Amino acid sequence: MEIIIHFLHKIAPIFLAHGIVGIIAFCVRLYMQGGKFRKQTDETGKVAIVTGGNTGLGRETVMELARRGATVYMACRSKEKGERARKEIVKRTGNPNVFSRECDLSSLDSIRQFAADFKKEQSQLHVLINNAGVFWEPRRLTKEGFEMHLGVNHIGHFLLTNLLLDVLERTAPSRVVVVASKAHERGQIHVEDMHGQDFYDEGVAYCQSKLANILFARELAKRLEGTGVTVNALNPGIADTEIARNMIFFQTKFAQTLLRPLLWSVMKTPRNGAQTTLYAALDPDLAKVSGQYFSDCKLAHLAPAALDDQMANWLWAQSEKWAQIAL
Ligand SMILES: NC(=O)C1=CN([C@@H]2O[C@H](COP(=O)(O)OP(=O)(O)OC[C@H]3O[C@@H](n4cnc5c(N)ncnc54)[C@H](OP(=O)(O)O)[C@@H]3O)[C@@H](O)[C@H]2O)C=CC1
Ligand SMILES: CC1=C(/C=C/C(C)=C/C=C/C(C)=C/C=O)C(C)(C)CCC1
Repeated sequence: MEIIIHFLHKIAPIFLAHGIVGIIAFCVRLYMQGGKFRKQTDETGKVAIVTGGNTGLGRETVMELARRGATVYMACRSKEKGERARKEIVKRTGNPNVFSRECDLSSLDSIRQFAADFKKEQSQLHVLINNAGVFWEPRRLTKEGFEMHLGVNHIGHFLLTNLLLDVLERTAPSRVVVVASKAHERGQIHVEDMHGQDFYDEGVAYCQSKLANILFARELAKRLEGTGVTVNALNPGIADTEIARNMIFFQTKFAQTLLRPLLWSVMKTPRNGAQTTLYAALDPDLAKVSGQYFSDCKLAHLAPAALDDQMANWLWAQSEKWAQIAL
């Protein structure tokens, strides 16, 4: 008996310490999951497109839209990954109106093909969600020679949105949702070297592309005033998705087996990371709100660079040339 009591005395503090750490980690995690979009809406009859819908935040966004009855098109760069995710979403939501289509945002031809095929299948589009994104890419170029972050995150979505504007306007009230990031605060538009030819840094390129996302959203909102099409940008927060896949450090055993569980309490789940996207796409209170930026399901502050209207205008004109749009 004495041995047992002695043993309990030894291990009790260890259990207690672990318990306290566990409770703190759990509370931090609860707090870090951020704002939730809790309103129940019925999206039956609505048509939505989500780029990069096969994984991460995009997949969770498609899942929730499908649960609410919408017809959802997943615009994916990989046919196989898209189809696999689609089958899983249909199975889990019971909504058969989820479609996966090829759309490689690093190829203008692929984007044009996607938009043309979509318009042949659907005459309406209520929500376009520009979600797909690349992060921490080594210097690589898109098919047309654009730096990959700028090309996929901004130029690809710029072209896609412009190609779908006629159907969005016809469907109005409709919405464009741009998944940007708090990383825009560190961004700068490098007017003289947009494609990182003279100087390249993965973080600089990503932040520039996310700033471009917001300048684009604000400029488009201005151009669409009075049409019934709203445009808003958002920061999803840090979520545990595949976004960091290109970081060599991310792939190490140390990061995956030790750091990832340690960071468990401070990162959002993909489902919670998708909440602000769903809020911007679906909240009835935002029906007439346009040109804004949200984080954790509420209005958020933009960095001064994102409020530079002259730069937004310059970027728009430049993007028209890159995307070869004759307007
Ligand atoms: N997770 C986070 O902490 C944060 C994310 N964000 C933003 O959220 C968005 C979603 O990221 P997240 O879900 O985390 O990342 P994931 O890497 O998990 O998902 C990114 C998606 O984009 C797709 N994609 C990448 N390149 C292309 C392309 N050329 N054409 C079409 N689709 C492409 C990917 O396709 P595939 O699977 O085939 O590679 C994938 O479906 C991004 O815009 C990101 O910048 C912003 C702030 C923080
Ligand atoms: C899971 C994991 C990581 C994830 C990082 C993520 C998910 C970063 C995303 C940042 C973005 C995209 C910010 C701004 O837009 C680390 C820290 C690399 C290493 C340990 C394991």
